[in-house]
Amino acid sequence: MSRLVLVRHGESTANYTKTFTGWSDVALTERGRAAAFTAGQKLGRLQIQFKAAHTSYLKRAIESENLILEAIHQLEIPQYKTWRLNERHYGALRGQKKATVRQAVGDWQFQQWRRSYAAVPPQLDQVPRLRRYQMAGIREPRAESLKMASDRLLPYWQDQLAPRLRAGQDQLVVAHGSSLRALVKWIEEISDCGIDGVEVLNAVPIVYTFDPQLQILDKQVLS
Ligand SMILES: O=C(O)[C@@H](CO)OP(=O)(O)O
Repeated sequence: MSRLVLVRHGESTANYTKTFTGWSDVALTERGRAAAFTAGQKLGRLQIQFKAAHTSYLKRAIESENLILEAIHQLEIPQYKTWRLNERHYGALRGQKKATVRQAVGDWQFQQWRRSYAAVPPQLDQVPRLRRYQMAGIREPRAESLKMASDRLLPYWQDQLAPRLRAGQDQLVVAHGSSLRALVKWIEEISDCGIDGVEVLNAVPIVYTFDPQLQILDKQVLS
């Protein structure tokens, strides 16, 4: 038996201002920091001894992970960072206010870009060349659908998360709304259409218990 805990970062400054974010590296708000620590305290009641924690290259997730590990007194465990757990890339929508985009394109298109599996948001003309992605040997995408995000995330599940869970090692993943939707879709075998109704809330831990074949024995949402 093993447990996998998924947590979306606490409220970010872009969540607060209702701004499209994706790979923009925005900070947590004070409320977001407090919520991440509280998420850790809730997790603490389950007394899970994590063998490793995994997060993205984005500071809102990294900082949330640190706060959770601090709350459960497990800062000493290995912490792995990967671009594969980054948020789905919102392309040219990033930095734009959601209400402005919704007004410009209408409810249907707005919701397609946000929650459908296949819709690709408008692409960026140019992408910055950040050291973190150069070191990882990748180019930042110009935009991603949820499917594209899922395609780059699932190798991390196959190579890093699934083998550890099969070996009975409990794992913590702190990531983002849509990168976690992609993971939930895979784990729960949700259809391409069904995923548009799935939301992963800030700082609300989702706790899966698996058997050694990674069949789900239990799912708890610590809201
Ligand atoms: O902007 C984003 O990157 C995401 C997550 O905050 O927003 P949404 O929930 O609209 O997909």
